[in-house]
Amino acid sequence: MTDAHHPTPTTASAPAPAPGEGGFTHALREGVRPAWDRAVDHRFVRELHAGTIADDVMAGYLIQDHRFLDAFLQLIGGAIASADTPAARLRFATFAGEVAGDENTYFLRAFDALGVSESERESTPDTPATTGFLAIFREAAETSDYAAILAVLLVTEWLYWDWAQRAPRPLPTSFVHAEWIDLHDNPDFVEFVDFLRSELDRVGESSPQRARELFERTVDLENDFFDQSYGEEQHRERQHDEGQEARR
Ligand SMILES: Cc1ncc(C[n+]2csc(CCO)c2C)c(N)n1
Repeated sequence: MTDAHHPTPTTASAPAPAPGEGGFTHALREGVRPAWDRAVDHRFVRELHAGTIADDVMAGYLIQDHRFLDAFLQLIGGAIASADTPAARLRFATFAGEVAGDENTYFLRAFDALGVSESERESTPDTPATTGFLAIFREAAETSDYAAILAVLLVTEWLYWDWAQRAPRPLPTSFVHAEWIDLHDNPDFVEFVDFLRSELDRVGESSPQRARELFERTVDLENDFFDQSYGEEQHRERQHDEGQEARR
């Protein structure tokens, strides 16, 4: 019998099963469950969802996050170069265009609304988490190992989707908060997370050790990144105080 619901099985072109329980990516996430849950329920996420996050915290977070986009593009470049099918390569190329487009205008509009000047952005040092992300993106890209690159990419997308889809509706009134949630929980984004999961479910067993190790380190970095946004708040407040001192 051959119909849409029961296609003839072939070994050459069997469609990948929908991502779900039992696959490689499911096991990866279960392996880091406590760290994953801590990230998606972080104080930063709860305050963002409630629309109560301090402007200084949001500003410090976005200054760091904007910086990591360049290295992120290198990682996508690594995926474009190492993908083992033309269809996957095309999907990553489209994604690279999206990252270089919409999100960049969000950052600039948000900096404007939060009163973050270009000189403040330039004079703010990288937090250790930002340095860690830049390094792991490069490290993964340089392996030219498709599974390793997918493991890092998947955390940055899947974990962000997971906290964003938990946001209560209606979204907060400030576009700075609402758009940041919506960017990570819209149909295109969900489709991309599913794509990454099916790809890694398909190729993950080829180098499970390296993929698992990179996945774990990236989840830890996501937690550090949220944690250190609150460190940045203190840093910015200090700078403001020093500015006031100087004017007295
Ligand atoms: C620390 C940190 N981790 C993950 C993301 C999510 N993310 C990074 S680049 C990108 C592509 C544009 O959609 C997305 C979704 C983030 N922004 N910041």
